[in-house]
Amino acid sequence: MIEIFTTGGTIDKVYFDANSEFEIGDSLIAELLAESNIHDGYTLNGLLRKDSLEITDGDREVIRTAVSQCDAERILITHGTDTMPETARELLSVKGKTIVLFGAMQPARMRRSDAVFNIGYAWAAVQLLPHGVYIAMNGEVFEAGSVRKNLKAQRFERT
Ligand SMILES: NC(=O)C[C@H](N)C(=O)O
Repeated sequence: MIEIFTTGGTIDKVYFDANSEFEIGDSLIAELLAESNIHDGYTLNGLLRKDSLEITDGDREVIRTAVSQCDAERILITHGTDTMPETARELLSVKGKTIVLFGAMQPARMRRSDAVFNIGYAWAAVQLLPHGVYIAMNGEVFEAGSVRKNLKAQRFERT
């Protein structure tokens, strides 16, 4: 059983025309998995609905507690990309689990988004990787603690 925690980020953003802004909407993860005929084998748990630039130390503690207290050994976390490396590092204290964070550079609701690829990649990664904390983005697996987002290139890289 895979436990999926959602925390917000661009992957779940919705465009509100009335105020010309993006906000975090309902998570599309279950729908995206269903499109690939994945209907069970996971539980979905909405933890936060925040752009990751607004995630606080207290929020990271909420995520860490939820991850360490859940029964699952394999955990996926959707997260905004801007501070994904910080949350991944915070989770390094959780032992005995395979934890994979992922998100998207463009909202899943947009036609040209990396969301579908990224969820498929993360879904495979969380089942294949040994215990540890990882970021699965732009077709690569990065170990927590040695990864950063390159804002200009809009991709993750090793440090
Ligand atoms: N692509 C993203 O998710 C960026 C967004 N600002 C976030 O970190 O939540």
